[in-house]
Order: sequence, then C-alpha cells, then structure tokens
Amino acid sequence: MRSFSFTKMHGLGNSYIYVNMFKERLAEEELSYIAKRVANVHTGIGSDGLILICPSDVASVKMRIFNSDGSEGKNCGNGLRCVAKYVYEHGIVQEEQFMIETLSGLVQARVFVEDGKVNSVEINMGKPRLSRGEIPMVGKENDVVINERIDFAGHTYYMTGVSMGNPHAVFYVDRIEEAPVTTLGPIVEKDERFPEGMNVEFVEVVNERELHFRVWERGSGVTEACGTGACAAVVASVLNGKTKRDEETVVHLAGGDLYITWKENGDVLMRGAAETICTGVYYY
Ligand SMILES: N[C@H](CCC[C@H](N)C(=O)O)C(=O)O
Repeated sequence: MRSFSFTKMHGLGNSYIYVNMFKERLAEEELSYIAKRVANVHTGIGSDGLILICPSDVASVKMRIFNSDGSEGKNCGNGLRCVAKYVYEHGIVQEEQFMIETLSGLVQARVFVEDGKVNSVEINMGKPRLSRGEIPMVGKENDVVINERIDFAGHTYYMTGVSMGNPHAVFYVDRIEEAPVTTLGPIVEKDERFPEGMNVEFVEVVNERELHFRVWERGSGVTEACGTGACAAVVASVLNGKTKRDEETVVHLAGGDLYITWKENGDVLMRGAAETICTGVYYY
C-alpha cells in the first residue's frame, strides 16, 4: 500500500489536495488517476482536484493543477494563492514577494502575513489573452470574442471569450440566482468550437465596481469559486463597458469575495483569502 502526505486548502471554497513535491514522489503516469481518487468525496478526501507544489528552474516554485476528472489545467487563481501561502509558511520561500511557474507562464505572488501566518495573497495574473487563437476558439485566429452572438442547443446567447492561461466563456445574466450554471455550463464546456474545452462563467453586474459570479468549471463542474474565472469576468466586464479599467472590482463568488483590477499596463491583479483545512496521509 503506497501513501503520500497532503494538505487540503481552499480559496473561497474552491478546495484542492496539495502535495509537496519537494518531499513526495508521485509517478507522472498516475497523476490523473490520483487526482480523480483524492477528489472523490465518498472514497477519497473530497476536493475540486489535485495541486502539486513542485521545484522550478525558473521561479521559486511551480504549480500544477489537475481537475476532479483527472484533466490537467494550465492555471488556477485560487490554487496560486494557496500555493503562495503554503510555500511561505513552510519556509520554501523567505521573501513576501516571489514568482510562481504555471503551465501558462510565470506569475508574481505577494503574501500578507500576520503572526507568521498568511491571511491573504495578491497574485499578478499577467495579461489576459483575447484572440480566438489564444482562448482558444475556432474561427479567425486574430479575432476577439466580445459579446458575440453564439448558439448552444438551439438557443442564442452572447459570449465574451477570455483566456487567463486557461479558457473562459463569460455570459451576463439579469439575476445570478437564475444563471443556467448546470444546464448551459456542461454544454459550453464540451462544445466542439472550443478545442481545449471551456470554463463557463455567469455574471450579474451590480454596479461599475461590483459583480455577482457563478461558474461551471472545465473538468470539475460547479465550484464555489474560480480565481481565473473571476479575473476573466472582470476583463470581460471592462471590454463590455460595464466596469472600469484600472479600478478595483469586487467579485462576489459563491464562496466569498475576490478583489480584482485590470490595470492600464495590461496586468490583472487578484487579491483574496487562502486557507488551510487539514493535513494527512493518503493511502492508495
Ligand atoms: N478553480 C481554478 C480554475 C481551474 C481551471 C480548470 N477548471 C481548468 O482550466 O481546466 C481557479 O481558481 O482559477
């Protein structure tokens, strides 16, 4: 019987099982299987997936994220805040600002510390990618997708496409509690026009500095929060003239609030909580 130590952490209820790969050894070919197993609430630990905290040649640490269906994602905003908290509190890094490597590039983390504990983290998520080629989405690769009319299952919707290193489709609704998260979400996630699948966000605009937000995640389904998705929602809202560039927007997710600014220089800053739930040993 094999085993590894883990830490369960969450960002606004978006929880993952974190494994410190500076100490643990997991077989590459088993990572997808392990992600599915640990995420299972009945026979595993229960989470939205698995996140590996790995050594990096180009940054202080590297983050890899696996969804609960075993697919590997390229970025994870809530995960980045928890990784930053973990590596600071475990002495893997000593500075309060450092770089984290992801499959979609490098990001800068800044931890806010009280009595040796990190209670919130700000991540510079870098620049959003807006062209069809970068989202990715079929069609002319340099075209952008802003409030574009698109049909799913015989109904017409208006979509804004944003990549934060992972793909997001943003739809606006009048009342967030009526958003078709579990009906339209899975249809959009697997639509053939999105070669790498799609994370699906629903947004109600409260005012020019406040959004309500719900999400259907690629590979994980409904989650309490999605950091990259919230960043995509703020970028989409500026592009659609609903919120302002360079001004902080509060995004109300099911699991709590994120504070996000799409700066004039193009970078997207995301600030929010990161919490440790428990540690343990997993047998498989
Ligand atoms: N929950 C994550 C996003 C995971 C994205 C993953 N579902 C994918 O892109 O495949 C976040 O906080 O950004």
